[in-house]
Amino acid sequence: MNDGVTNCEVTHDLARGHSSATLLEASKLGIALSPELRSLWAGARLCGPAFTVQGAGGDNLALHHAVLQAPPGSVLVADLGGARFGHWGEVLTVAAQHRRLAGLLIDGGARDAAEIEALGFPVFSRNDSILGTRKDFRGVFGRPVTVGGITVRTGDLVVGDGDGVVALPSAEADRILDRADARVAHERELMARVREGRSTLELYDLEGAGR
Ligand SMILES: O=C([O-])CC(=O)C(=O)O
Ligand SMILES: [Mg+2]
Repeated sequence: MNDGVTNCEVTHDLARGHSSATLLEASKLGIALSPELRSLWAGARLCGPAFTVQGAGGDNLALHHAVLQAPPGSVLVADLGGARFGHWGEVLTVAAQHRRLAGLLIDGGARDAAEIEALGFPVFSRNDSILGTRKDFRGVFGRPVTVGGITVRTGDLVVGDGDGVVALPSAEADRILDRADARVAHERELMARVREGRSTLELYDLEGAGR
């Protein structure tokens, strides 16, 4: 029985639990997707290696195929041209969970937000829409796609949370994660000083900054 398989079973966070904002700052790269790509439901965390999908706006046959093509643990990263249609819903979510996929990032619309939240499956989309789709274009998989203005390749590490979404190039991921570890440790120190009454201007050496 695979019933009840959800993302909650994922115990190993490939991004070491770091937030999208920490990873962006640590990277010093242009890896932030457009802020218009948001979680379909509050509190979702998306984390995993990308499996890229080129679809066509208003047509979701590519996503039905992608669920079967993507390796377990991967995040579907789909370019649907930003189209405002319900390209993804509850049924595809159940199919993706059965295949143990980690989530969906779609430059386009999705629907069934309440049902997908109840299933605990992270979906980050440009918009939502109840409009149904054609089923004509079978899609192209594993080629670079553009989502939220950023090029994402299969294997890039995608992380999404309440602040936004970043895509770490696979060759840079370890370096960024190490820098994120150091950044979090440094900020813990800073916040301890702030709680003692020190100012952020002093701690960031900003007292002489600006005009
Ligand atoms: O129309 C579709 O193929 C998508 C959909 O509604 C679902 O996944 O529930
Ligand atoms: Mg449906």
